[in-house]
Amino acid sequence: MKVVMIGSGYVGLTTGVALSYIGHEVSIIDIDVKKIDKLKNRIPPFHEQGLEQLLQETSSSMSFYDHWEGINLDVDIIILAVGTPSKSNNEADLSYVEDAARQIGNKLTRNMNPLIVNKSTVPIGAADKVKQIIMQTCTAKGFVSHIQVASNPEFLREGEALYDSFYPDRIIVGVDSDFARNQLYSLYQPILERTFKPLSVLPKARNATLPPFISTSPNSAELIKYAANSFLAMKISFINEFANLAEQVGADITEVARGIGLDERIGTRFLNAGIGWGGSCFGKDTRAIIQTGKQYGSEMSIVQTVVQTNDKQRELVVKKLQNYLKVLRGKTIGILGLAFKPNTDDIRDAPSIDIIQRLIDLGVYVQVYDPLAMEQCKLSHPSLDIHYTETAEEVFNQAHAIILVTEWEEFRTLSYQHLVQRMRNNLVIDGRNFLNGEIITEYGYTYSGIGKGS
Ligand SMILES: NC(=O)c1ccc[n+]([C@@H]2O[C@H](COP(=O)([O-])OP(=O)(O)OC[C@H]3O[C@@H](n4cnc5c(N)ncnc54)[C@H](O)[C@@H]3O)[C@@H](O)[C@H]2O)c1
Ligand SMILES: O=c1ccn([C@@H]2O[C@H](COP(=O)(O)OP(=O)(O)O[C@H]3O[C@H](CO)[C@@H](O)[C@H](O)[C@H]3O)[C@@H](O)[C@H]2O)c(=O)[nH]1
Repeated sequence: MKVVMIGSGYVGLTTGVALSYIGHEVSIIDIDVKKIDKLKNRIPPFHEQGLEQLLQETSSSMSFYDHWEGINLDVDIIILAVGTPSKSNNEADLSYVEDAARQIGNKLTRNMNPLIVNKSTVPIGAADKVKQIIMQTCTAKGFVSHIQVASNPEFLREGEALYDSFYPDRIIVGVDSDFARNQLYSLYQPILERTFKPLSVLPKARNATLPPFISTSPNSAELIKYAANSFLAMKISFINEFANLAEQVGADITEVARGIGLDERIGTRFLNAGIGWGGSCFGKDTRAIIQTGKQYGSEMSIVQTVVQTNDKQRELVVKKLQNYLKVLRGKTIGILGLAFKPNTDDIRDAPSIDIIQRLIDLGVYVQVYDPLAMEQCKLSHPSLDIHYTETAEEVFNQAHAIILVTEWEEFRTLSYQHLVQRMRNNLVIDGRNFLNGEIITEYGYTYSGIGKGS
């Protein structure tokens, strides 16, 4: 099939590369000229496992455009994967989706009939809105468009975006017709039936079960996305709330999480207590669905609590520091990790930024190391008054405490027994329960995890 992807971000690019790998001819358009320049040279604009290799492998079936004039919309499917960030009132900002819809309308001619597929996370009714914009733009040009718009929410995780694109748990399509459903089945057929050539750059499928293809109404599909993210965020806020209690009552939250997670109805995943969830999606999507609830007089009180619990969780490590060190002004604190989670350079809504800002406000000298996200941090937070170190080890120099914020694998194997000698005080706050507290204590540190009261 011929496919146009609008947006070359985490979703658009990884999905585009995957579709190209399974045999489609994919054109990607993005208004970010720098991104497209890189992509034309097969350089990934962000870090994602396997992306660089796959960009090379798919070079004959992928093309990139930085302006709408050059792109041909006489294709089978056009996918929208533009951003839907939070507006100042926490609603989802649909302006990028609407602009893209207008641009599609401007370029369509009478004889073109691609299926429009919305992959961006959007509030309920956005598929209808996109359809309305395209039809109005066509009408203004003098013809009636019979365009159809489907919703196809995306569930990939950053850091594992390509794996998730090839081995999704399910594919949800919100459609109004058999035509739309069949087009989307054909688009994903090699993934649904797992008939594509296995990829050397990705781990093997962790599950032998093929992904189900679920077709729903567009409104249900749009709501599924918000419900999924809210539920996952809820699991984390839930375990964090219990972690804080565990610390008070002398229990260990990792034991509690395992104990409840082995009940299949609960499940072991997404029960890692820590400094709270971050990233480009959970925060904006939970806040957006709370706003949608308000518009319908349907209060999303559980989701509201999930967000509040998470906001408090980000302050927890600073409180811990105050408990141990008392006055923070004039102290040096080392931060291990900036990315909102490992294996990505993304720092959108990363807990690290809130924690660092709070420390700076309290008069702390902050030194930071992250294997991938430092450049991104310098670009998006140029005024953040911190010292970036060249190695993880330097973060320990003269530090009164270390906070482990992101569980990068390389932080597990640092030479902790030697690094303690570089510090002025021996405190390690493990914001991800990532290190072995017993061993760290044997090396002479004071170790504090999250929810480790026993
Ligand atoms: N990042 C994720 O892990 C993830 C996962 C699932 C769903 N989503 C959702 O997918 C959507 C995209 O997320 P993302 O993280 O890929 O965003 P992103 O910000 O990384 O990428 C969006 C891209 O769209 C481009 N763009 C904006 N307007 C355009 C236009 N009119 N024409 C062409 N390009 C345009 C931007 O320049 C940008 O490169 C969001 O709605 C998000 O909530 C994201
Ligand atoms: O047990 C856990 C699991 C995750 N996290 C944190 O939760 C955040 C989000 O993690 P994750 O969900 O792995 O990353 P994302 O890439 O943001 O993916 C989420 O958001 C995407 C965008 O909507 C969805 O597509 C994915 O399904 C959904 O998992 C990160 O800060 C993690 O550190 C925890 O604190 N404890």
